[in-house]
Amino acid sequence: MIFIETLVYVVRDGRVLLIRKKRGLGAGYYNGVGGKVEEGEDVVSAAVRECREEVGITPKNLEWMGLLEFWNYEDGRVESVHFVHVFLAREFDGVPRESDEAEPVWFGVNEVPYDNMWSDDVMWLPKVLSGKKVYARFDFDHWRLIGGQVFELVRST
Ligand SMILES: CNc1ncnc2c1ncn2[C@@H]1O[C@H](COP(=O)(O)OP(=O)(O)OP(=O)(O)O)[C@@H](O)[C@H]1O
Repeated sequence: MIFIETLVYVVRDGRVLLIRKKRGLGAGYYNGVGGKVEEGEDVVSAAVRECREEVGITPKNLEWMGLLEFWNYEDGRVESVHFVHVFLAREFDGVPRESDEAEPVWFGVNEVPYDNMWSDDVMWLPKVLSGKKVYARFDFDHWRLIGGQVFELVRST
């Protein structure tokens, strides 16, 4: 199965808004706000919708920061491939609130709790939070990280 997904990192006053995911894959981990792009939806609309659903805010001026690929293998076969578009939002409307999916928590941009996040995050999120655009591919075996590569995107001219 192939999924197109979004991750949004809301940044304000030197802090980044993460969620502690309450259910589903990655429950208990901190992550950006996001989820799957739905049928008939564009990627930016999906990113905005997930922010509204999960933490009740509307991000403004989303800045595209890159693309991640997560390839999950089970018993030597590709179980799922996730293409994740990553965004930064420096402005938003509303006040973050808890939902049945997620608890919003602010962290200093230098105090991100990587030990309680997906193990790929420490390899690319510091770059994104410092304003760099990235492309990365990670391989997982039963959702355990087994390899990956991270590239910074640069202007070609
Ligand atoms: C493997 N390493 C990973 N590192 C960083 N982030 C990861 C991730 N793996 C998945 N993510 C992100 O976690 C979000 C929730 O995804 P997920 O709960 O499956 O989606 P969604 O909210 O649509 O859930 P429903 O299927 O509707 O319940 C989604 O943005 C997805 O990109």
